[in-house]
Amino acid sequence: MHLNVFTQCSPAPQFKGMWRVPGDRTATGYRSLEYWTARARQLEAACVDALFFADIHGVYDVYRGSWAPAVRHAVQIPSIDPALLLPALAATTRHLGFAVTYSTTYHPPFECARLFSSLDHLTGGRVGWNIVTSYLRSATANGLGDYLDHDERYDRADEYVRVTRALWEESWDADAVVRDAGRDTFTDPTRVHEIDHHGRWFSVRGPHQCEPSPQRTPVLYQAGSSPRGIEFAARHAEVVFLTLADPTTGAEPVADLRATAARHGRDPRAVKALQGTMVMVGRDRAEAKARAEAYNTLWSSEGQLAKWCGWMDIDLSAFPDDTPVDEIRSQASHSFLGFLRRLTPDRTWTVGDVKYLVSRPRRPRVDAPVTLFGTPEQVADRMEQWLEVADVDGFNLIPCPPSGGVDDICDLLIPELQRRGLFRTAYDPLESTLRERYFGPGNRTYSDPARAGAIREG
Ligand SMILES: Cc1cc2nc3c(=O)[nH]c(=O)nc-3n(C[C@H](O)[C@H](O)[C@H](O)COP(=O)(O)O)c2cc1C
Repeated sequence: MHLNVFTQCSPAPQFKGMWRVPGDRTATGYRSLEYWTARARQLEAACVDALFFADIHGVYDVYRGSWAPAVRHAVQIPSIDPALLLPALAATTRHLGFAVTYSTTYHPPFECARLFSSLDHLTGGRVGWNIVTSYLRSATANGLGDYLDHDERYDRADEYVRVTRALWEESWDADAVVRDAGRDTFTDPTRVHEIDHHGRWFSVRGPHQCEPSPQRTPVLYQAGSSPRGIEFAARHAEVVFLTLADPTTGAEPVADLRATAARHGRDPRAVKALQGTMVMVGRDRAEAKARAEAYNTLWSSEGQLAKWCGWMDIDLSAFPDDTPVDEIRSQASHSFLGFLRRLTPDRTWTVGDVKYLVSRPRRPRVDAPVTLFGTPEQVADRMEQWLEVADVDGFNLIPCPPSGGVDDICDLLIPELQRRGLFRTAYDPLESTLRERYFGPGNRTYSDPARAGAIREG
């Protein structure tokens, strides 16, 4: 099974209020190199596949039409840029991979290509790009371009990925760099090519500014599971970050993702599905329950509301509680409403229901949606169920609380998975890049027979 640990360079990456857990180190550590290098070494000792960094642009200002609740409760603000950490984390580890979120909506593709080639060189081929189209309207207030509608953002992202892949894969021949002092030639210019891209969104001539890195194209991750998001993932992604409710209802979306990949001529198993899920583990039932209850007293309802309203671009405070949420048009993330629909397909979710669901603390239950909770044995049982019933390839574990939760994953959960033979006890020395960890030794570069030679044509 594949295991990533999810984080963000901010005080309380996912569960609002958790920065207040006594002794948790993320609240101040998120901006310290010492904290992140220790974290990376800890995850490598536990043989984790990769550390996954979420990242956003803009501020959550939808709830009550103000960013004050988000700022007060540290809703992904303050935050620093995760890409800058990678060289330091790579220098302190040898095997751990790193996935960095980078938005196709707010950066030019030429810069993206150069950044990820640089990171791939500096990490020795251990980098992945989590491709997101983003959702916060507020980012556009900072000179980052115009707000595009949901599907248009994906149209732009399709072209964006074609441009970056052309820069990574077509611009420099493998033997372009000759370093021939006798001929006074560092690079043979006949083996470097312009990509000459002219599309609806971008005009990029090239050539790419970096020589080929170990993986050329970083491992392509994707997050966003509306029908348009799945279409995008099935076309481009190698690893997909899903947030499914439970193994039984999760089986259909995973099968749908694989079937859509097959329709695009891809091997359905070449798309790895990772279930993103909160993890809270205790040594025994009493400890797990006591932890959950203690954390619940620190839960920030207002912070949760600020986050969800930003995700949905719907100000839940502005509608009567009996308004069906389906009737409110939104251009932000459709994944979260889709998640609610799958949770209870026959129910009409109202504004009041969503407010209640997102703002109340989570009940400690072994079978709660999007949650892995309990003793290491209970959590491992549930993970096995996910693998068998939903056919996921692994997990993007979201630790709760942010630092203590990582300790529990490494010290309690992973040893139990290893005892069951479900998770590696050492990295395979033949896998030198992140892509090889997913697709086996020798698979260093993006390989997609159905699309070979068709990067620019799309
Ligand atoms: C599980 C998940 C994680 C996401 N992580 C990020 C992120 O870190 N940064 C970001 O800007 N957008 C993130 N997104 C937003 C998506 O990239 C996408 O723009 C948004 O969800 C709208 O697409 P959808 O309707 O297909 O979900 C995430 C979405 C999902 C579902």
